[in-house]
Amino acid sequence: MASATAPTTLSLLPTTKSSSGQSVAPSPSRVQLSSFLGARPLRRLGFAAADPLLAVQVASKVRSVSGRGMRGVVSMAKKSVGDLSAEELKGKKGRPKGVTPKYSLAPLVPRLSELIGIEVIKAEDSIGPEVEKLVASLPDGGVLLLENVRFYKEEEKNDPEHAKKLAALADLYVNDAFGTAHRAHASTEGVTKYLKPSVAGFLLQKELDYLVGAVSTPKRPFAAIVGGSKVSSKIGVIESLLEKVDILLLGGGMIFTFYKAQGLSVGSSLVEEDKLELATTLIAKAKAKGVSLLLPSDVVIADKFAPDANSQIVPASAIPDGWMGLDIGPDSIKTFNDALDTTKTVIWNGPMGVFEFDKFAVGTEAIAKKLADLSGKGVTTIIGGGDSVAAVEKVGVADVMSHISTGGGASLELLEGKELPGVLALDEAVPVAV
Ligand SMILES: Nc1ncnc2c1ncn2[C@@H]1O[C@H](COP(=O)(O)OP(=O)(O)O)[C@@H](O)[C@H]1O
Ligand SMILES: O=C(OP(=O)(O)O)[C@H](O)COP(=O)(O)O
Repeated sequence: MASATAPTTLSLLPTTKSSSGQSVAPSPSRVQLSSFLGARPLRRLGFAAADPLLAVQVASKVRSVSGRGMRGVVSMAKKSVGDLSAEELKGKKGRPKGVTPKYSLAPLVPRLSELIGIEVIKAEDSIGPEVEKLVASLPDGGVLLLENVRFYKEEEKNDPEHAKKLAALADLYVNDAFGTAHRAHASTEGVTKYLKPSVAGFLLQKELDYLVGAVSTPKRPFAAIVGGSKVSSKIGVIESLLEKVDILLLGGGMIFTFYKAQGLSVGSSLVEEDKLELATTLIAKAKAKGVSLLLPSDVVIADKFAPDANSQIVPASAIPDGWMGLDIGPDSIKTFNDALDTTKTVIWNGPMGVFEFDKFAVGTEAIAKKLADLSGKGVTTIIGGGDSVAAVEKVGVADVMSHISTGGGASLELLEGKELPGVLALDEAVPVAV
């Protein structure tokens, strides 16, 4: 049900510059939105998943689905990434079971109105007669934010009848919800069957430019920094990145599984006993591929898992019994920094230590600062979602990075080489090997 005035064909986006001005390899898996926007008056119509979803009316109506919190909304409305802090977004996403007031999107309205400069109207529901009335009376340039679509169980089930009801509210579909693009839900995948055209928004496009484009054809040397708690949750990413990177730096809780696999004592550090063999295989794979795999040479250890634990710095080979490694040490930071100095592209996923405790945040913060420094020197810096984003925001250097992903799970799946159903469902989207 595309409007009569909307273009009937879509062109692949010939992006060579990101919105931050840096050159990135274009990702071929999304279509151009700007061809719809042109100079026509916009009416914006939104519905929401766990995050607010914004729909844009063009001539008749375009629906935009915004990603994690309002970055996407602002990206959509102003064609640039907004700066709403993680703090302001807290609690806005969720996995509600039925109508759950604490997951209502109502609290977003004042800030959303301020950010896009339009008084946003909020619907009490995401489908139904009341919403239809509001849609019908929405003026050009108006914005209607629908209630959290996850209040309906049919959303996550990708129920076709439910998707039809959502689709009936608009004529075109713009998905800018990268954070939920790995979910085949009614508002991400289902609606695309009933709304033509269905295209990628600016935020989604930028995510793909970096997480697919810049990673598949990187400026070299290309380094990946992978941290976080467990190797088990990052196996896919590490294996996939080993095919592409020149340097792989490992930190976080996962390193102790690697140490133990190499015969070192790790005290009471986090270890996944069933992944020791895997760690050995990954080390061998890196060697076979000529990837320089660096494990921290020293660690900060603690006598308990607590912010006020006693701590000391020891070589990775000298962790005493009863102590646990909670951060990378100063020698490791130096070695990592030296390696990063040689790079042209860096992707980072997962903290170097328990950065939630100030005492053990030094390694993670040092990496954040280093990447900020490199960004200023023209290195392409990509921060995968999740805790690494929180760390970068904590240090206050988020603005200078080339790209900060708005999706934790979605960015991991993309980096693992998986196809995202929310992207594949879009017109002219084609599978892209990462
Ligand atoms: N040495 C460590 N021991 C235990 N937990 C760690 C260690 N280093 C990092 N972590 C924890 O890992 C968590 C993040 O892991 P993960 O969820 O895998 O990363 P991300 O969210 O970036 O994908 C953080 O809560 C952090 O405290
Ligand atoms: O915030 C989100 O993802 P993230 O926590 O992986 O960044 C999305 O809303 C996806 O949430 P879901 O994992 O409940 O589908």
